[in-house]
Amino acid sequence: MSLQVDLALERGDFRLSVNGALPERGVTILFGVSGAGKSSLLKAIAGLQPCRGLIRFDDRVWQDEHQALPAHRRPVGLMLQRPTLFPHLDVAGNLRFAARRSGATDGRWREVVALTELQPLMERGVAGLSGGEAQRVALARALLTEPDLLMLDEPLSALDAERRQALMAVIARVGERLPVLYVTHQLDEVMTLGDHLWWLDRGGLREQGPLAECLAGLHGPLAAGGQAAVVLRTRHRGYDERHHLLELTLGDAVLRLPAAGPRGDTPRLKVAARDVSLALSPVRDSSVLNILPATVDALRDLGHGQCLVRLRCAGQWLLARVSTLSRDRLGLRPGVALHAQIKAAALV
Ligand SMILES: Nc1ncnc2c1ncn2[C@@H]1O[C@H](COP(=O)(O)OP(=O)(O)OP(=O)(O)O)[C@@H](O)[C@H]1O
Repeated sequence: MSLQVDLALERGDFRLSVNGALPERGVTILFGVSGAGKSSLLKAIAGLQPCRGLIRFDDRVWQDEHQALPAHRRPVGLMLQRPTLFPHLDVAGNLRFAARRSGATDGRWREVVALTELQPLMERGVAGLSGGEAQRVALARALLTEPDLLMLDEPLSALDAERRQALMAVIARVGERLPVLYVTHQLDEVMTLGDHLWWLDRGGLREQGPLAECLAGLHGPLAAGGQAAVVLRTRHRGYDERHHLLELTLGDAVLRLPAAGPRGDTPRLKVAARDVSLALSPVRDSSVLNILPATVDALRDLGHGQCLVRLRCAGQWLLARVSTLSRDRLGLRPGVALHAQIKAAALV
């Protein structure tokens, strides 16, 4: 474990009480509805919001009942939702401030500026920056502090799609070295970046654990919001040039999805429960390309004639949303063996 917290605070009528631990590395998605307490939690960990209780990182105590390290002595790279940059300094000045504090090398400086594509903006005053530009400066500043823990509050919300993709890759790489606590409401960021999940609900940590496990729960955070989906870890198999289909394997089964060209990585696939249909026997005369043998693990009635089915499939979890009529017709119950069907286009 890296960060361990057992803290509590009040802000007006709101009460936050969190007991959690972050793995040594990887991106932990801090998920929760607006007002759940995400920003308050990040500020408390960073030392910007007074709180009670224990905060420790590895064997260093940042706060206990006797003492609290001031914010500037905690090795945290923090990017808040509305980043505050120094208004009297230009972009370079803002970055230099962070680099000096951490003693970042010239090499690191060049690397971060290149990753965040800030070179053309270096001489600009920060007052005139767009929301997305200011976010990139704040992200660069957080990276330049050479932190032991990186905490980002919706860091990409103002960026265009292309930059979001590029910076997600940057953040994922940072997560290979250190723990990243990452607030987002965006499903694609959850799925692309998340290794672990902290689900904050009304000031308390309702769930914490590996992302794939947490999402596959019938009462998981996305299921609660009607957007149930899982992440599958697949292996690259090949590329069908003729049909422009990427081929991946999941256990013995082959998954196919439209792709412009071959990719050599082992992609994570987001599969929404609404894109999965079920059949008791493998359908051979259907346009559906992806048919996976699976076993029903558990079911949840969602009301309004809808039902969420949790399936075990090649050692991983899959969710399917079907009507209660289909559930009854197929006789779905735990232990039933069936075939899960996923349209290739739904996997893009
Ligand atoms: N200075 C304050 N005084 C009183 N209440 C506050 C103060 N700051 C925050 N709160 C309340 O604390 C609760 C948690 O706020 P917080 O900003 O941590 O939530 P959040 O999960 O980050 O929300 P969002 O996703 O909208 O940013 C909210 O109910 C908010 O109104």
